This record gives sequence, structure tokens and C-alpha cells, in this order.
Amino acid sequence: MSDRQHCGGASGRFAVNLGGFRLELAFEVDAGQILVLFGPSGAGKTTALRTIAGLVRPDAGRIVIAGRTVYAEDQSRDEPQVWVEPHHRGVGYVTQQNHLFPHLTVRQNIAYGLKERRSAATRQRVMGLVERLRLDGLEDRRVWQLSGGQQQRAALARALAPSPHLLLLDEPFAALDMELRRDVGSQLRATIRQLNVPVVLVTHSREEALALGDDVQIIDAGVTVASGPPLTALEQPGRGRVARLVGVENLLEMRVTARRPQDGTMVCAAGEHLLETPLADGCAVGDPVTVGIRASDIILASGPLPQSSARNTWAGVVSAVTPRPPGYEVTLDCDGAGLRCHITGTSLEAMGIAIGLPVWAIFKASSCFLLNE
Ligand SMILES: Nc1ncnc2c1ncn2[C@@H]1O[C@H](COP(=O)(O)OP(=O)(O)OP(=O)(O)O)[C@@H](O)[C@H]1O
Repeated sequence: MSDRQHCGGASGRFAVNLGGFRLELAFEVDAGQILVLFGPSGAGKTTALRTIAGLVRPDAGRIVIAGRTVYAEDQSRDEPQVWVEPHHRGVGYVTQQNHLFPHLTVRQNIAYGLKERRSAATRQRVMGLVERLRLDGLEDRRVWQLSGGQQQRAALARALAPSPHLLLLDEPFAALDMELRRDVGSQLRATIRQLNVPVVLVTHSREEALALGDDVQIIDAGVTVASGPPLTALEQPGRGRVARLVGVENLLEMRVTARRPQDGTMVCAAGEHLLETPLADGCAVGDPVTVGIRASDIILASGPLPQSSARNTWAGVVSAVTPRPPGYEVTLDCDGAGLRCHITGTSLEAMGIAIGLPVWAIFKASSCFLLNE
């Protein structure tokens, strides 16, 4: 299928006021890349997509899609305003409610937005998308004869059929279970790379943002509080507010007790608990710090490791075990300090993890990061 587009990316900077809510957003996404907008409920993510699509009119700013300005307004300058209607922006939009037409087949749904529905080119385009999104054999089914994952794939195919210059996805996989999400997500990623379409994806799911995003923008209360590659923005977010938004499982209030520039580390303490962390330039002995540790960076062991490069070993007792598909979250009570750790079902079984069991939590200094509020 030679339908790779050369559509360039999309970018913009705008301010929107909706009743008492104000959103200020600057974004940029290249062709074939996925920009993830991540944030809590009510942050303004859907408003951002609706504004880019032309369904909400900003107060001021500029939006450019594939090199064409689709919106421009600046009251302080004497420039003509630009407003391109939503249906002329070349934007595909898929939401959790896929809005497929129930009375049409998969094939007819995909072809719906194309001008000449019966032409050979349309047939070829539809079949190419059917293949790409693994809908083969389902072309003649009606929407109600499809599973949730198949419906979302059909909705993606329909949005991609008219060769949009930009694809906007608002939690398109939220209703799917974890395994299907991964499956449809990886097909989406491969497809948009092949077609070279830029995508702005809204999600609440950190896993989805990490798996699909080329860049992540974390939005809270209408402003971007962090942005960058997913691993940096979501895994070691570095700022208190952002860390809380992205759900860093362990945040420990401590005090710096020693600095070891020769090792590039420092020691922090809270009561009896000591922790070795990376050295932070701006921290002096005695300063209060909040230390973040991801639950997935902690190793559980049935005894302290006698020789290990990991600098931190805490003894604790299991105080809670909660399923967290595909694994479990184990909470340890380490002499009054709670530590949340993620492990697989196999490890849980092999170690006989149960409430009351004494275990050791082991983690490297480099897994600890400081949050400067
Ligand atoms: N048409 C509207 N008029 C007035 N306020 C609105 C309108 N649309 C959205 N809002 C408000 O704007 C804020 C942001 O809403 P938005 O739907 O963009 O958030 P979100 O980040 O997408 O949230 P969620 O993840 O729950 O979908 C909310 O406080 C919402 O109530």
C-alpha cells in the first residue's frame, strides 16, 4: 500500500476559557509520532483535543496542521484572523465511544468518509487499512457483531481512511481490558508510523503513555506541568506535583544527613531509616527532601543480600497484598514506614508472600530520585 503521507506535523499555542475553566496549551508533534496528553480528570485534555479539532474556539493563539494555519487570532496585532471549519482541517478524531454506524458493515464504515465510495482506489484504501488493523475476515460484519477491540480498530481505520493530516485520540482504549489495550495500541503505533500521521493521544494510563508516547505532556488544571520523553516525564518526574500526578508509589519525607561527592551519592534519613540517593547539587546536610521510588524498582528478597551493588536494604513485614494486573502490589511495613512494591504472580507464589511474612526490600541508589516541590 503506497499511502504513506507526507503531511508534516502539527503545532499550536492557544488559550481557551470555558466558564470558569482556563486552558493554556503549547504543543508540537511530528509526522509519524505520538504526543500523549496525560493528566487527571478535569485537567483539560479533552478540551485541548476539541480545540485543535475546531470544536472549541480559543480566545487567542495559533494552530498549524501540516503546514497550514487553521486558526490564528491575536487581539494585540493587526493581522487577519484565521478560522478553518472543523470538517476542513483534515483531522481524524476517535473517542472511547467509537461512534461507528451500527447499520453499516466494517467495510462501509471505513469507506464512509471517502468521496468516491465505490471506486477501485477506495476499495484498495479500505482493504489496506483492514489488513493493517487486522480486521481481515470481518469486513462484512455489522458493528454489533464485533468485539470491543475490533470495534476500536474499525474506528481507527475509519478515521485514517481519508488520510488525515492529524489524528486525535481521546482515551480510545479505555473500555478495553489490559491485554487488548496492548494489542490495539501496538497496531496503532505501527500503523501511524507507516502512514506517517502525527497523533495526539489523551490517556489516563501511565502504561499506555509509556508504551505509545514519543513525547508526553502532563497537564494539570489547564496548564502543562511537565513534558518530555515518557521515561523521563513519567518514571522519574523530578517535581513533587508531577510525581503525585503520575502516581509515584513511594514518596518519603526525609532529611539529608551526609553528602558523598566522591560516589555521587548522599544519605537521607527519616527516624531510623537511612537511604542512599543520587547526589543533588542544591541539597546541603540538614535539608528536608522528598524521595521518590517507583514500586517496580524495588526487589523483594527473603533475606538481606550479603554482597550486592544495591545500596539500600530495608527490612519489613508484608502488611497488604493487592492484585495489580498483570502482577501484585505488596505493601511492606518497614518499622512504621510503608513501602509499596510491584512483583509478578510467579514471584509472589515462589516467595510465599502473605500478610505477616518478613521480607527485605532492596533497591539501588539510582532508583531513588529527589522531588523538589
Ligand atoms: N463546554 C464547557 N463549558 C464549560 N466548562 C467546560 C466545558 N467543557 C469542559 N468544561 C470544563 O473544563 C474542564 C476540563 O474538562 P476536560 O473534559 O477537558 O477535562 P479532561 O482532562 O479531558 O478530563 P477527563 O479525563 O475526565 O475526560 C472541566 O472542569 C470541565 O468541567
